[in-house]
Amino acid sequence: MSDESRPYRTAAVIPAAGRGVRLGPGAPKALRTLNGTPMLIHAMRAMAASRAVSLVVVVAPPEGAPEVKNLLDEHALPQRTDYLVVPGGDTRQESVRLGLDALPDDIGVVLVHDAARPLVPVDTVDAVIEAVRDGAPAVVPALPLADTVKEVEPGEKGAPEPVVATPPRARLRAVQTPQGFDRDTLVRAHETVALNGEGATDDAGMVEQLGERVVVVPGHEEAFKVTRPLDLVLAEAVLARRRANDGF
Ligand SMILES: Nc1ccn([C@@H]2O[C@H](COP(=O)(O)OP(=O)(O)OP(=O)(O)O)[C@@H](O)[C@H]2O)c(=O)n1
Ligand SMILES: C[C@](O)(CO)[C@H](O)COP(=O)(O)O
Repeated sequence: MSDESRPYRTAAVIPAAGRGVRLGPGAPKALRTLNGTPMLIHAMRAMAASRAVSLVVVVAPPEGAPEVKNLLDEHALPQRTDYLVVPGGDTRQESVRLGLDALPDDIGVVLVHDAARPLVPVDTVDAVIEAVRDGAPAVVPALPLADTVKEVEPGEKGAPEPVVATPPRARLRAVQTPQGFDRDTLVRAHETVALNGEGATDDAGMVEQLGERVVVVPGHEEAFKVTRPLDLVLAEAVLARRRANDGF
């Protein structure tokens, strides 16, 4: 982003079209509540808390876009933040691509943020945006690992799996969102991956496949992904601590 003539506005795309199978039966995960408020609203507020973010594109469950639009109309964001709702796809990757397709021309920096990471602090969001604005085409917040990691030869479910390797833990990072991108780079990555069929479990992984530079900035413990039922308990505890610290 060293070319001053390029568009500079920042948008956040929030893929929120997943079912939340690992969380168990119930509403789509993004619509489940934490302290009475849908997870998606927490995630939107986390993006809108950054003064740099002027647009949020929510990628809703395909059949639930009107319901999500109503929900967002009921929950105020800061006045400086616009939002759009678009229907999602069958995979996270497809949902993100549909969100990118909806961006107006004047967006130069794009964040991609899981609705399932509702509690990311604004300092993490701002650190990602700053690193993109400083010239990195792709930026990922991440944390060192607490556990040792083994690479295995996957076998039958429940059967012992042979260990293939133990990667050096000091070089590994657990990757979070929001991930930040120069818009053109991310669009090119999604187009290329759609053509060659090689998917990736995160957007930065697609940029890596282009051979472009991806950098890591410090993530945050509270940016964890709500994936399994225990994560809901942790998220409620984090919110309770924030309420206690805020004195209400
Ligand atoms: N077709 C999909 C699948 C996932 N997501 C979004 O991608 C994020 C990360 O995905 P994950 O946590 O795996 O959510 P789910 O796919 O809902 O979870 P599960 O795999 O347990 O069903 C979530 O915000 C989810 O809503 C999406 O927008 N479209
Ligand atoms: C994008 C992501 O949150 C980075 O850790 C993660 O890869 C999403 O994985 P999921 O299995 O789709 O939740």
